[in-house]
Amino acid sequence: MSHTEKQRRHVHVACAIVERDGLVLSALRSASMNLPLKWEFPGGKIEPGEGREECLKREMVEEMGVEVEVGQALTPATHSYPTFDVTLYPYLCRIASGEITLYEHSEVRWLPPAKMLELEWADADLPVILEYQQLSNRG
Ligand SMILES: Nc1nc2c([nH]c(=O)n2[C@H]2C[C@H](O)[C@@H](COP(=O)(O)OP(=O)(O)OP(=O)(O)O)O2)c(=O)[nH]1
Repeated sequence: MSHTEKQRRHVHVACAIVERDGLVLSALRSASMNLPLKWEFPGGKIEPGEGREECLKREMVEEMGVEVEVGQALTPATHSYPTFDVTLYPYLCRIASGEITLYEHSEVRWLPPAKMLELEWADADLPVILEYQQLSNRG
């Protein structure tokens, strides 16, 4: 890369597909966050030296005040936004303890997988949702 090109930021994000009674947890980013008012899976950036599952457990406590059990990994999804690139590492999860309290998001909804695309998701999430819908269809 020449010195005139600017290095694009690439963030690596672990995210939780939290399931309960056949429904999945969808979270609305607040107006003050990056990608405001888009729906997403809770989670966040993996810190240096941190494992993906470790990151997810930490983020779920920080963002929602719940302990999660981390299960199956879905396929990582990379997306280029206008100003940065992101790779999402999605995992099926379930809440092991605690009640959801929103420390960052403005709203959460429990949705049947087939209804998820009625919301306006962050663009990077679309392949993850499609894979998850196929998985949940197979029962
Ligand atoms: N947690 C999460 N982040 C997502 C999803 N889809 C998606 O594009 N992202 C993006 C939004 C953020 O730019 C990044 C996650 O970073 P973050 O939640 O730790 O950080 P942030 O945006 O609140 O804070 P920052 O970039 O201003 O430091 O990944 C998703 O499903 N879940």
